[in-house]
Formats: sequence, C-alpha cells, structure tokens
Amino acid sequence: MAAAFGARLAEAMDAHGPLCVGIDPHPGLLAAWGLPDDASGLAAFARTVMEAVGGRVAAVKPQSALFERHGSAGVAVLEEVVAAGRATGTLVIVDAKRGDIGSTMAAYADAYLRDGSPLAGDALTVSPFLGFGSLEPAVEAARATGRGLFVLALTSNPEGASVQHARDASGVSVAAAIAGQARLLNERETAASGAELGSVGLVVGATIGSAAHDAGVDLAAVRGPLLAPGVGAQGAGAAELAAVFGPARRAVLASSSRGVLAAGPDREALRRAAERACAEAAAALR
Ligand SMILES: O=C(O)c1cc(=O)[nH]c(=O)n1[C@@H]1O[C@H](COP(=O)(O)O)[C@@H](O)[C@H]1O
Repeated sequence: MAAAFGARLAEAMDAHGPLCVGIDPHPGLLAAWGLPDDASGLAAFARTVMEAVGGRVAAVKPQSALFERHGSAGVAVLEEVVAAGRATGTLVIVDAKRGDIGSTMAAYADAYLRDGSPLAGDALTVSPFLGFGSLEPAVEAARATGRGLFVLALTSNPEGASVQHARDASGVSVAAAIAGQARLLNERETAASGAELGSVGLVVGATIGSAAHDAGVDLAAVRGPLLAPGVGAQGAGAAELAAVFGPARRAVLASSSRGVLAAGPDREALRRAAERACAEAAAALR
C-alpha cells in the first residue's frame, strides 16, 4: 500500500508549494487555444497542461465533467491524465464529486479509488449530501489504498449556503457536521500514523468570506487537507485565502483552473502562470 494520501500531499506541498492546477477544458478555452471541441482537442489540451506543470506542482485536478462531455474518448483522456500524474510524480485529484447510496458508492469507490483502476488518481472529490455515512465505501477504499477524499463542505458557489449553512435542531450546521465527521476519521488515522494531516480533506471555497466562522466550522480542528477552489477566475486571491483560512492555512491546497489555463497554450507561459499563482498562495498561507 502507498503511504497515506495526507502524508503524501503534505510532502508534495513542502516540495512544490500549496497549488493545485485545475484541468478544466471548457469549450471556450479549447477555442482560445486553437483546438477543436472534440476528443482530439481535449487530448492535446490535457497533454499540454501535464507537460507544462507535471512534476512542478503539488497536484492537478482534472474536472471529470469536461472530459465526460466528449463521451468514452473523453474519459480515456482523463485516464491519460491520471497516468501522466503518476509518471511525473504529481498528485491527481479526480474532481468527479461522486455521492450516492452506499451500495452504489461502493462501485464509484471501485472506479476511482481501487489500485489498478485506470480512473483512480490519488484522491477523489465526493459529495456528502446523501448523508456522510453513505460515503463509507469510499472512506474504506481510500484508507485501504493510501488514497484521499475531498468532501464538499463549504463550496465556492453562492447557492451552496442554502444547504451547507442550514442547522439541525441542536443548532449544528450541515457544514459543521461534515467537518466533524472528517475530523473523527482524521483523528483516528493520525493517532495511528503520527502524520500531521489525515487523508479525509474538505472542500472549502476561497470565496466564502466569513462562512466557516458563521457556520461554526473549526477548519483547523479537521486535521485534514483543505482544498480551496475559487482562486483566480472566481475572484479569490491572496487576501481571501488568508482571511478564510486563518489558523488552518497550513493545511490549504489552493486550486486554480481558468486562472492558470488562460495563459496557454504556450507551455512556458502556463508554467509561469502556475508559478505566479503558487507564489501568491504560498505568501498568503505561510
Ligand atoms: O470540488 C471542487 O473542486 C470545486 C468545489 C467548489 O466549491 N467550487 C469549485 O469551483 N470547484 C471546482 O473547481 C474548479 C474551479 O475552476 P476555476 O473557477 O476555473 O478555477 C471547477 O472544476 C469547479 O468544479
């Protein structure tokens, strides 16, 4: 079994800084790069990004939807990204936001978190909104194979608050309950391994302002990595990262997709954009 994801991510962030480059091949970006909006254009896009940043950033996060829209040929390109991450030593977070009843979740875990599956990167984004317990097969598969999960908690979109800030009869918000469950899993893992970070991360948008505080979420107590999308194209920058994460900032992996990808297709320009985004995040999260 590979070392646990939390420990591997901490090592990758120490080596390369706290940036994840999102691979979101939107139709508009394919066009801007002079590529056709089909599987051949998608493949050229994904290869260019991996050649530019593979081995140079802590992680990449391919957005599954933008591969799936090209059908099975697009999914094959996602598999190529997973393989390229492994070849370059860059962690791959497959952003598929899976969540279903437990028996179906077991099949998703098999697809995305099983050794030998071509879609299994190093971590998967998952949705806990069918109940955190429904994620158990994914939690178990990740634990058994040294992979990680990023559980949606406080998402970067404004609509997320209507669900995530809702409170139960005892006043605990949905987001705080999710964070509490992740914390329990990470406490168990880190007590056994001594690692600083467990492998059950949360997704917390860099755009959420004071929402963690307002929803009663203690991000530092989670002891897992905090994936922070919303940097760049959605408007968050260094100031927002510092303000949202405060004492939890050492656990943050800032994620930017269009903000970096807009610099392509020139590989050097992509590399420089990633370096800039990484330096900015590192300064904010130091
Ligand atoms: O799980 C995610 O990565 C995610 C969660 C969230 O709360 N907000 C969010 O934007 N994302 C993803 O992060 C990426 C953001 O892309 P950019 O806005 O181009 O940087 C997209 O792939 C989103 O699906």
